[in-house]
Amino acid sequence: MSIRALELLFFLYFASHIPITLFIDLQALLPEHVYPQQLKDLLRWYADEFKDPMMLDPPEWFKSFVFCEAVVQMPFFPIAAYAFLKGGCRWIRTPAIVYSTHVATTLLPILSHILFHQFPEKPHPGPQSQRERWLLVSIYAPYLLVPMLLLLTMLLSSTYSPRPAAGSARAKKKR
Ligand SMILES: CC(C)CCC[C@@H](C)[C@H]1CC[C@H]2[C@@H]3CC=C4C[C@@H](O)CC[C@]4(C)[C@H]3CC[C@]12C
Repeated sequence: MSIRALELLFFLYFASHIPITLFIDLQALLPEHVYPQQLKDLLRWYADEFKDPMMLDPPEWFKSFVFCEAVVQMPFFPIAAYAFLKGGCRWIRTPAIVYSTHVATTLLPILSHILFHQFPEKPHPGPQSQRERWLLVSIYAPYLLVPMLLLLTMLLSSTYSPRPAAGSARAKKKR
């Protein structure tokens, strides 16, 4: 894949993450009266359709991740969307490495919970069959895969490799 195609993928990922976080994810954290009925219905539809009880009665550890999403990740989304749409912005490298490492880590407990937890049938049914577990995994998986791809791109691509400092031996050799 060309670097421009990757940048556009990252742009789409971050741009779409903004409304998803504001309108859906934060419902797991904020009091009900903050949200209009249509958005509450949308979350209910999603949670019923894909058997995601974590969003309707979130365990404390899940809430702590949504909290990170709101205060740590959310401010980064518009900045990253801008940088990747523009393309070739080296200054996004370090924040992107911090972001991708953090998010990939939060996805491990979430995915293993989806795959291995014995979900009760009430009050909100979770995935029971193997098929339902993998369906829910497929919704969360992009939030592991895209950050991993982002991390590898930042570490390996020459477009994003840091330039040696001006006075350094490496810089002098290059001249
Ligand atoms: C069908 C439409 C309307 C709703 C789709 C909602 C999906 C995209 C939402 C529901 C729950 C959300 C997840 C909730 C918690 C986290 C942990 C955080 O560290 C990274 C984002 C991540 C992984 C969210 C990604 C988006 C998510 C999977």
